[in-house]
Amino acid sequence: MKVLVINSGSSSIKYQLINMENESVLAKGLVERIGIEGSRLEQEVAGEEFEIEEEIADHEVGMELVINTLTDDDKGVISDVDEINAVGHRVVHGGEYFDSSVIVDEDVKEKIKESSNLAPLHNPANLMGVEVCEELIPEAPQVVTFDTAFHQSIPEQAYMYALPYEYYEDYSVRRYGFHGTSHKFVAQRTAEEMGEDIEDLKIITCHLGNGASVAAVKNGKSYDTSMGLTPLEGLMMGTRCGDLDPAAVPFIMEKEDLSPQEMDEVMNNKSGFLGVSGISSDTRDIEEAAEEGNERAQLALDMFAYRVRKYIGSYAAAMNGVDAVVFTAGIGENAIAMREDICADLDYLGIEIDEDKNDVRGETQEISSDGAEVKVFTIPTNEELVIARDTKELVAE
Ligand SMILES: Nc1ncnc2c1ncn2[C@@H]1O[C@H](COP(=O)(O)OP(=O)(O)O)[C@@H](O)[C@H]1O
Ligand SMILES: CC(=O)OP(=O)(O)O
Ligand SMILES: [Mg+2]
Repeated sequence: MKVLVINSGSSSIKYQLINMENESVLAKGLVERIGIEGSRLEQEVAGEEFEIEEEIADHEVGMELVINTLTDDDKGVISDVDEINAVGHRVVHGGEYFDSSVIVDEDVKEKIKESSNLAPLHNPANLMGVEVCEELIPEAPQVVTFDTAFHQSIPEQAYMYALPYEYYEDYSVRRYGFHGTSHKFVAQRTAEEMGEDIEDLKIITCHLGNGASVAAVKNGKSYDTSMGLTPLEGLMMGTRCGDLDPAAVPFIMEKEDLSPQEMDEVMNNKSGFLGVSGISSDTRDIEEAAEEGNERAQLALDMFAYRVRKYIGSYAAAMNGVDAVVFTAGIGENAIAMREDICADLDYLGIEIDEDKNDVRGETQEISSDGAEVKVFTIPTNEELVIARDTKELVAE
């Protein structure tokens, strides 16, 4: 059975074609910098890599390019889309509807659409991925896996906002949390690396990508997480502002004469690294500019590290301790200096990283200093594998 997995982030599409008999990856690729200058597709088949540089304006163009590349006579890995037996998709917001993966039907699509205003950078792209596959791979059943599912275990005291209670009852306004598939996967991998039972551990998982969130995973369950009703709360991100005084929102709307939609656009698309630096949403561009002496780029990096550090401290407090901290996703796996900055001044918690061990990108590695009380790891996330397993299971039923 061959499963195609589509993982659309806000600026990327990651995909894998997996042979589920032995979970071997037949092809693996990444469309990155969607809508940003320098967009490209990178694909690896049997250890051989190639790149297509093209203007990829949006996720629809990206999805079509993925399917054309997989079936390409030269570069592809299958001769026809019929060889794909099922497709699994990441969907970011499941609202209160879904606490596990499901097979796609009209009702599921309708509910994904309904939750779109709560994940405006993601759900529309996720749904479009489903629709492109319906058209181009019509025979394959499709499954969706939700970012929100793992966080359903968060206790009430952590998921409620201190607003009038009716807003929860009437509109389901509460913390949902995102990147759940990734937080769950890396927490499990951390326990394996430590040779411990996850039930006995307090783990802080830092998923730092274009979208970024931190989770407190206590005894194998999500206990709290930094994203909220939408993927806007919490850390500063590529183009998202993260935490701010809610009173700043109506204040700015009044000053700038902005509608709710326009303000939403400012906070989701024009803030974060991009807004503070005025340069780019991509940490690589910001690091380069900071090295050349750009002060706002340096400020953006400092703000990001500081905020991650504050969340680590607060989740250690929330769980009454921490056994391990793990870094994952684009920034977490690759930005060496950023991991060092985040972990600076956390020694009071027993968190100290080793400069030599930390000199690593995209690999599973323990990076804490010898003898440090808290183990720190970098672990590449693999949302695709989790989605493929769920897809196989549901399609087989
Ligand atoms: N080598 C690198 N060094 C620093 N940052 C990197 C590196 N590679 C990727 N990144 C950062 O990771 C981000 C993408 O992370 P990713 O987890 O793929 O995000 P998403 O899934 O939200 O699209 C990029 O925007 C960039 O900021
Ligand atoms: C939920 C979210 O922010 O996802 P991503 O990091 O893929 O943008
Ligand atoms: Mg992602």
